[in-house]
Amino acid sequence: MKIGIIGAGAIGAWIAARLALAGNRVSILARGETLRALRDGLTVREREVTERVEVSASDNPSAIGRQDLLIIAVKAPALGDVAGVSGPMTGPETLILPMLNGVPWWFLDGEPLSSVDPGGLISQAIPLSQLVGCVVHAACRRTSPASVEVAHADKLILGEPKCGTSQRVRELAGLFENAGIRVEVSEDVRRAIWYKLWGNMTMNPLSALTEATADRLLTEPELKPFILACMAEAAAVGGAIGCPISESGEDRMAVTARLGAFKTSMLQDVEAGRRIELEALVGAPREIGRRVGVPTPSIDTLYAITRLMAESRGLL
Ligand SMILES: NC(=O)C1=CN([C@@H]2O[C@H](COP(=O)(O)OP(=O)(O)OC[C@H]3O[C@@H](n4cnc5c(N)ncnc54)[C@H](OP(=O)(O)O)[C@@H]3O)[C@@H](O)[C@H]2O)C=CC1
Ligand SMILES: CC(C)(CO)C(=O)C(=O)O
Repeated sequence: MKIGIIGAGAIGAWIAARLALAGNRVSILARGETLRALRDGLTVREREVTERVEVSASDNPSAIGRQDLLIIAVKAPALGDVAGVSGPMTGPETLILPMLNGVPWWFLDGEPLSSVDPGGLISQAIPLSQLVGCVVHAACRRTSPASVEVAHADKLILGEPKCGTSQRVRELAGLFENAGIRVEVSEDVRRAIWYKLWGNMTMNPLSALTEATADRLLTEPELKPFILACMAEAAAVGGAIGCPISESGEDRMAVTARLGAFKTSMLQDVEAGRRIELEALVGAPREIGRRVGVPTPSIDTLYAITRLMAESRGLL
């Protein structure tokens, strides 16, 4: 199987390294410093074991050519650009697996969400029929342009975007499991996506705004009612689109608190001067709320303040 990966950041590099180490043929679309570094191989460090593997990499999608599986592992603001250039890597049989946080563009039965897919360009470039839904439960970080450290690799959740599972999803699960990556095949991947979003759509922007680690946000008593209000609104939106949440906001906060003094990915992006995943995490739930008639006043406030911060810092 020919496997293409767009984006050799923390997640893309981890997945690429594991698949390549398991003997698969992996080609990476990368650029700049990352591409130069990949020419000397990709290094992955997990559970105190460091492994290095050769991968093929290029900045030219046509040189990589048509793949059987295309994994897209970029941050959400880069998705429009990469969808636009992915054409030569995909054919009518190519399976496309986006590995991103937040609400994906296809979430409402393929009907484009303007927050994450302005103009519907991503939907046009990536046919829903070729797509498999995915949630990444892991914590990885790049330690140099072609090295990744896996702090915690819980699992990938895979499922058909229109719900249910299929032979192609089971085959994908087998591919990752053979590479040592745990997979849960889900009958309802949309619900799994919404559940993960419910956990990070409030913490991430609040940490980006305040530059506080999660433990400080979670123990600030004046903030708790606001966090819970955002979570309640997101749960109500989820309930209206078939993605109910069966946990209380307090219980979810307690789970996050167990992770200790960590910096969310959005705070890390702010600190590195990278564009933030605001639309995927906050803009899209807001847009869906509008579409289904569920009010989201607290989420709207969080969105407005975070957008202004990001605009001021050039992070949109
Ligand atoms: N890191 C983690 O632990 C987790 C991340 N996620 C989610 O996974 C997704 C990916 O995150 P992560 O891997 O951390 O992000 P990173 O920022 O580490 O990596 C993104 C990569 O995409 C590359 N990229 C962007 N645009 C292009 C392009 N046009 N052509 C080629 N490469 C491109 C970047 O290249 P360059 O370096 O050249 O800019 C970078 O290497 C996000 O949605 C994130 O929220 C989910 C769970 C855990
Ligand atoms: C770790 C967690 C859940 C924090 O909200 C996250 O997903 C992130 O940092 O993006």
